[in-house]
Amino acid sequence: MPDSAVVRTQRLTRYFGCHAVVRDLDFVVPRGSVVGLLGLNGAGKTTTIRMLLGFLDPTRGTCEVLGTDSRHLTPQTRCRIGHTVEGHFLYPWMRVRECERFGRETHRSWDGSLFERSVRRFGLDAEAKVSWLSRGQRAGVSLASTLAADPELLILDDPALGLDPVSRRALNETIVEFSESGDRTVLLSSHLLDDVERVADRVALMVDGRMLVDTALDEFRGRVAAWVIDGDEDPTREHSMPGLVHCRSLGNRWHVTVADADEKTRQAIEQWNVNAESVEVSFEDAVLAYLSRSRVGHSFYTGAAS
Ligand SMILES: Nc1ncnc2c1ncn2[C@@H]1O[C@H](COP(=O)(O)OP(=O)(O)OP(=O)(O)O)[C@@H](O)[C@H]1O
Repeated sequence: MPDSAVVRTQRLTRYFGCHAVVRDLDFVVPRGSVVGLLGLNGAGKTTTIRMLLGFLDPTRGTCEVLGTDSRHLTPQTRCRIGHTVEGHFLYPWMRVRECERFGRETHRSWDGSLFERSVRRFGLDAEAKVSWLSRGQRAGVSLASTLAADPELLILDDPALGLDPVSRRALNETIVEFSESGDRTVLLSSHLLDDVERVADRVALMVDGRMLVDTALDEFRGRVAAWVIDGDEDPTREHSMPGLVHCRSLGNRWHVTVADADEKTRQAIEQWNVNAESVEVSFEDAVLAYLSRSRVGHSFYTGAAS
């Protein structure tokens, strides 16, 4: 594994019974990146993460984390990975400050100031008992404990689940601060596209167990293009357009969205001889374009990272 790859999967596949939920996944997480792992419910994100962490064996294919096959992660390698997959275990009778002391005494490498900063960001009282805390507040303590152990790789599976907007912002700030140094890596599974856009620099999009997109976030945004086109008739009935996601009527104008758009797409639209105005595509629009296109049965899996 080249030094720049913290996670690498090759043809990673997992069946449950006769149902393949992760299929031939070729996926790389470069060192220092923050990767947003996206996909509809049931796309296979958690199953992939469980295989990466060695909690679940692949049916076929391989996955390596920090240079080690995930099926044989040593305790030393595990210490370099922080995760909040099924909720970090917290003792309910401990006070928040006791969680910090417990972490300090049980981890070789521990950054108490990072713990305190994270806890403060989540607005938590250091004297509060874990059992008194709400789900969101417990998530804050859990994240603080995970980060203070100073992992090289942080894997977060839907960490914003149940968090209020203020705690979500705290989570985002914590991830950004954690990754700032450039040598720590984050794999973040989430349905919150705004949050992913704020913190991630790469996007990995899973559909039906496959990796549909695995690329830099800026590059991804540029892959989807949209135009507003004047006319009474749907322009895509007359002209074919590879990559067409949808063409929606806006009164006597049409909103045309195209995935995998490139210079040829732009030239093709110019040749339609219509009044076409290019419109901005947000990150959310780009994700939805790919998801809606895959939902209607087009086949455009791209495979490995670009
Ligand atoms: N232990 C299991 N036994 C059988 N099927 C399972 C098991 N674990 C997961 N699955 C199935 O695998 C598929 C993928 O599940 P997974 O949890 O990986 O999806 P996900 O992308 O994380 O979804 P979500 O966004 O809803 O969390 C689902 O259809 C799920 O029902």
